[in-house]
Parts: sequence; structure tokens; C-alpha cells
Amino acid sequence: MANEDTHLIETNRSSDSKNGESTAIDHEKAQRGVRLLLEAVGENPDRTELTETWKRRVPDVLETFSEGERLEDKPTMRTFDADSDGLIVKTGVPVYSLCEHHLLPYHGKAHVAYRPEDQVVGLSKLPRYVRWQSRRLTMQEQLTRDIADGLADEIGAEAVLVEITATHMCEAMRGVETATATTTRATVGSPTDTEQRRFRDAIQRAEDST
Ligand SMILES: Nc1nc2c(ncn2[C@@H]2O[C@H](COP(=O)(O)OP(=O)(O)OP(=O)(O)O)[C@@H](O)[C@H]2O)c(=O)[nH]1
Ligand SMILES: [Zn+2]
Repeated sequence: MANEDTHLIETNRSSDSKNGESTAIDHEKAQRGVRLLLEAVGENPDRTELTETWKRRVPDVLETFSEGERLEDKPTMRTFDADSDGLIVKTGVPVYSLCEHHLLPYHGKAHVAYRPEDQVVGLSKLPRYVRWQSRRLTMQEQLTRDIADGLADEIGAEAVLVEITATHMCEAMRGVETATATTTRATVGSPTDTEQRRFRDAIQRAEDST
């Protein structure tokens, strides 16, 4: 075993598997990586205040932030029969994701709408689904597309609209050092002009009320 490995603690989650699928990140690798990063910035990872940081805290954070990579963490998208042919709109869903270029967070609000075919999904599942999709390394455009395509598949919706407005910490805290909002949109199916207008109006109302 390499010298640095002698610092590593065993976690029984690192090798969990269910039906051959990984159910967790590789904690041992994460511990080793965080130790190296701390050393790279001139820190002593064995300083008392930092030991839990690389042994437990940051690997746990990475596990949470990568839930969207694992199918078993996907929320159960239970649907119900419902006689609803209008657009169902959910606004102001919090989004926290990680930019794949700088490994820094971006956060904002997602707005989601769908026209059901013959089934509607439980309301709470929309924010749950957005959160699950967000917990991965991705670009905002791709996240918006993945939520729209994924929801269309899950619900069997005739049309889906997703809009995300977010601020990227990689633009705010470093680099250009300017916090500006970025809005991205993805559509599945063919929302009518009236539906598009209803979606925009609902977003406007949500923004006016905050
Ligand atoms: N389109 C898009 N760009 C993103 C996203 N997240 C970060 N970026 C951008 O990705 C780009 C990466 O540019 P590079 O030139 O490779 O990296 P960099 O030298 O760190 O660039 P700066 O951020 O301008 O300092 C930057 O312009 C970021 O603003 C995203 O979700 N979508
Ligand atoms: Zn970035």
C-alpha cells in the first residue's frame, strides 16, 4: 500500500453495490484526492482542524453533489390518472448545480411546465426531479435539456417547457468577476403560442412576487 494510503479510513459505503450498480462514490479515492488538493495549496492535511475535512466532509459533499449520476437516487415519478388537458406549470424551483468547467456551483430558479397526455405526476416530484438532475457536473444548457427530455419520458407528457435562470460562481468569484444571470430554455413537443404565453406569464408572476 502506498504511504499516503495509510492515512485513508475505510468507509463501508465506498464499495456498496446493488445489482452490480454503484450506489456511492469511491470514498477512498475522494479522500486521497482531497488530501492532495490540500497539499497542493500548501496546507497540512493532518492538521487537526482538517482531518475530518478530507476523511469525511468533502467526500460526503461530493457524494451528495453527484447523486444525479446514479439511477438509484432518482425520485420515484409516480403518476396518476387525471382529466387535465391544460398546461401544468411549476415556477420558482430552486436549482443548485456544479459547472463542469471549474467545479464551482451555479444556482438559481427553474420553471417547469407540461401538457399531460393522460397522466399527471405528483407535484412534489417536479422539484425532486429538478434536484436529482442538478446534482452532477454539467453545463446549464445541458441541465435544462436533460430536465425537459427526462420529464417528457417520465410523465409521457405531450409537451414540456423548462426555463432556468442562474448565476455562476465561476463568473462571480473568479475570472470575469461579474455576477450576471443566464437564462436557458428547452422544449419538448410543440407547445402552442397560448401555452408559451401562459408559461412566460407564470414566470413573470413568480418573479414579481419575489
Ligand atoms: N455555455 C456555458 N458556459 C459555461 C457554463 N458554466 C461555465 N461556463 C463558461 O465556460 C467557459 C470556460 O472558458 P475557458 O476559457 O475554457 O476557461 P477560463 O479560462 O477559466 O475562462 P474564464 O471563466 O473566462 O476565466 C467560461 O466562459 C465560463 O463562463 C455553462 O453552464 N454554460
Ligand atoms: Zn464554470
